[in-house]
Amino acid sequence: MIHVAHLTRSYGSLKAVDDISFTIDSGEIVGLLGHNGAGKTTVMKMLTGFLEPTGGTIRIQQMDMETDRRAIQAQIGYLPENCPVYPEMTVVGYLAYHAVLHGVPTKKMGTLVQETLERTGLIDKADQTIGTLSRGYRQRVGVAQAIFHQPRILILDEPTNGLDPTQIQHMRHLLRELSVDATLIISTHILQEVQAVCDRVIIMQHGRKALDARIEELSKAQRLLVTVDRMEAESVLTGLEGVRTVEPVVREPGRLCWAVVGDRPMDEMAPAVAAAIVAKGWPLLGLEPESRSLEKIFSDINMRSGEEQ
Ligand SMILES: Nc1ncnc2c1ncn2[C@@H]1O[C@H](COP(=O)(O)OP(=O)(O)OP(=O)(O)O)[C@@H](O)[C@H]1O
Repeated sequence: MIHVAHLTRSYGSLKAVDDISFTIDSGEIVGLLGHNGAGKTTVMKMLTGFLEPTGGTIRIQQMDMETDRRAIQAQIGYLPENCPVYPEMTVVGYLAYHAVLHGVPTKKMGTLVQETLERTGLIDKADQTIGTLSRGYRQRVGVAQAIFHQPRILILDEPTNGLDPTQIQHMRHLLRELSVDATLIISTHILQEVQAVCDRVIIMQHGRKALDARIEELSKAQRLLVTVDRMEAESVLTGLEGVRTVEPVVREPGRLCWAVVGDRPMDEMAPAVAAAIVAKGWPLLGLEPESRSLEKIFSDINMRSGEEQ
């Protein structure tokens, strides 16, 4: 379990991360999504104990980052952005080097390195010099160094950055496999990445948390779209029991449509909305639940702050 409360990090006068809180349960795959500069890498560096927060707390597996940094780091695998792998080393040599750095006992080293090469599909490349590998395979080496000490938590900064479509497919497959044994936090600015791999998304914007939701919840309907060509419809809809907000939305040019958000489920609200419109004698031209894609939600969040993807 990862528990982050009021996490803040400033660089001079810039608040790169601004009062962020979240909890991540074991086994979750969470996508940290945001534009360049949103604060994703800064959060990840703090979660891995490589960067001091300016404020707030991080608790991982019941331990506090401030007092138990080393013990926490032993449970975390980290793939930094543009993972620095040594080009002159062979794949197997690089992993053995990491094994030594992590204090893996010599008698366990061979088995662990072999297992890691198998899991990351690197067996055939074991004796190849890293500098001669394709970018996709180099990225796998980065993942291999992150997972070989069998961490319970994996933090991966832009794991598919710079990969071609086939390599991206391979990496996604690998990430899903890794999630069987570990909690995954994946930073990305690619929406499709989150949809393809994650079961939850945290959207960051200007250092703040703009959204935290499960992917399956996002695809469920959240608003009821009511097409009625009457300005007065807004106050009628607002007056209905259980309705929280009513706002105009543009769907078809020249048609008035209202997005209704209520406290009750859509299938309970829809008949009341229809009855109210019909009682007024107005033509009800449309009544449907709206399901917003992650792409639409992301663009709505950015529109609200005057930013576009
Ligand atoms: N060492 C630093 N010194 C000063 N400012 C920094 C430093 N590191 C990051 N920043 C700034 O903090 C903000 C957040 O940066 P961060 O790298 O966390 O964003 P990000 O969401 O990971 O972006 P990207 O997707 O481009 O990697 C940016 O405005 C960045 O310029």
